[in-house]
Amino acid sequence: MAAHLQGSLFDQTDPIDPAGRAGGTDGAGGIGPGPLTGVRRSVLGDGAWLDLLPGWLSGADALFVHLARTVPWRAERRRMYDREVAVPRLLAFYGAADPLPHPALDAARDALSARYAAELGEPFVTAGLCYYRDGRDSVAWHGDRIGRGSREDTMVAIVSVGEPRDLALRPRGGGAPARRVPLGHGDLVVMGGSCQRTWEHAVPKTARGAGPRISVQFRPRGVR
Ligand SMILES: O=C(O)CCC(=O)C(=O)O
Ligand SMILES: [Fe+2]
Repeated sequence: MAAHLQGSLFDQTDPIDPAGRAGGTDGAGGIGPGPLTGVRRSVLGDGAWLDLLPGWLSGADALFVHLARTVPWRAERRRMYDREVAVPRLLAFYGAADPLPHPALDAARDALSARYAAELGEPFVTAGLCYYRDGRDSVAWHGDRIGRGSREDTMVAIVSVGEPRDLALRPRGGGAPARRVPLGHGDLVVMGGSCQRTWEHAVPKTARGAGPRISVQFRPRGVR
């Protein structure tokens, strides 16, 4: 599995201990979020914005391997017109009361909740996970509009591990070209302001031989 990740299985900064785990002093095996001080905001327009911090998580490749192996991934099917089709990615969902599959994700969620408390007014509580097995897996254009996303501003914070894939964004009403943000290897992106209402996002399929990627989406209660 994930043979192409072997070369970078552990980040340079993670010493490997004799038991074969990445070392570290944070109690999570050297896997975890760094400071959020380097976050940079891009204003998209129509009240939407995007915060980006490449390489926020250290040990991202080891976290990818852990999540790929231990998360109970579900293959879902959805009705599309008169047919049932396979959802082109694997999924897992952790509600507010569910233990997350790695302590680095608790640390990430808590750090994000602290950082965005004033602007968001509530914590991030759920974690949705997507596993894109290769370039044929994708998510179609959408906003996370269940819950508050269709009528109120909210935030969705995404941590991405594994190989980079583009997160594409376009205004819901058209009129501007789609933007693309490559995400992988521990990168953080936060979609905020009106982003779920006035913009759409997608992870497009790619013909380039893309390796596997896992994204973890942290959302406030009820937002999907
Ligand atoms: O994988 C990603 O980065 C995006 C996933 C997404 O948009 C969603 O699950 O709502
Ligand atoms: Fe989404």
